[in-house]
Amino acid sequence: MTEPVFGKLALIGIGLIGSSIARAARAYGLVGEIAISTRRPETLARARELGLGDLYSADPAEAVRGADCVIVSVPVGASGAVAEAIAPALKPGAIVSDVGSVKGDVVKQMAPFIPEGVHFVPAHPVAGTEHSGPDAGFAELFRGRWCILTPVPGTEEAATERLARFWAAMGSKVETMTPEHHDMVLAITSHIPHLIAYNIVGTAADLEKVTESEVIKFSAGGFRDFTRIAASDPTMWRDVFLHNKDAVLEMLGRFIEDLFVLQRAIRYADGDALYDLFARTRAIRRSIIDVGQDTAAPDFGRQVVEKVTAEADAAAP
Ligand SMILES: NC(=O)C1=CN([C@@H]2O[C@H](COP(=O)(O)OP(=O)(O)OC[C@H]3O[C@@H](n4cnc5c(N)ncnc54)[C@H](O)[C@@H]3O)[C@@H](O)[C@H]2O)C=CC1
Ligand SMILES: O=C(O)C(=O)Cc1ccc(O)cc1
Repeated sequence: MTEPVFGKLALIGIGLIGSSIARAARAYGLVGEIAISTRRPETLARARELGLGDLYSADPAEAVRGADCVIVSVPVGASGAVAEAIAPALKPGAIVSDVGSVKGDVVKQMAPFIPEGVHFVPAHPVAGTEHSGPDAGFAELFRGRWCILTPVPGTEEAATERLARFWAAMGSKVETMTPEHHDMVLAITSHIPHLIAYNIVGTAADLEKVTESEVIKFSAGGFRDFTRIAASDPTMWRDVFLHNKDAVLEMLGRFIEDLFVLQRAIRYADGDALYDLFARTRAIRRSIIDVGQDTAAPDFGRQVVEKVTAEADAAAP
């Protein structure tokens, strides 16, 4: 057991991530009490059945009253509305955070509603599964995974440090960066991979003949891995693409250019080009495994973003 980091923790949204926080905070003794609010009465009732908190309310403002830390764990498109609803009830000195997969747009949505004297420290645990809802969470979800904090300029360091301590106590490795940088790194390492998975499964499903039996029959191959990712929550991922539009379109442009290069190599039987790429990507996978996947994946993303930024700078007049 670690020392409690917060007296009262309020969780708004109690799906995969919110319920994992509730379970971890409880299991590791990180908070005095947990208040839970979520939009749908059935979900709130299920959270109560699972014993995820101490207080339950359909009204998010009631849940956050007196809380030392509030963590908003809803689809990113709903962040602004939640911030507006809880703002009048926030305790001076409280920390308000979130877990959204997008940071720039979430800051834009939430920051205008955060009252003076309340600390806003956005966060993104880079940990999850394709499952959703309060039953899907588990206390160990964040162990050994990155949690990225993107404090806005002027945030008191003590507030960021306190939230970092909370995530570290749940087993996360914590790093701080700007929201813009976060969105570029995650566009290539998480958002585009999900888009590719949704697309390939969609394409295969459209080939009607194949769908009837062969997709299922032969899906032991790489396609099966894509179907896991493509089973991820549709609302959550719709919101990710709508709210990280610029970074995703930038990285998608790069991806499509590189795909055309591969198409050409196949058409003209350029085996060397194919072999060189495949050898390079195999080395990347092996370095990720050697270092430990969670350490290397953001580093790889960072290298890509640095390359893109340097190229854009060089091309600028
Ligand atoms: N699923 C994943 O693997 C990961 C998700 N995230 C982020 O975490 C956030 C939550 O995702 P999950 O927990 O996976 O989703 P989920 O679908 O399991 O849970 C979402 C929760 O938000 C509630 N909700 C939806 N709209 C609401 C509103 N307007 N007001 C109050 N509650 C509302 C739902 O009832 C549900 O309790 C998202 O922003 C997502 O980008 C971050 C890391 C990983
Ligand atoms: O299930 C998977 O493979 C994931 O990639 C989980 C995930 C989804 C969204 C995030 O913002 C972070 C992690």
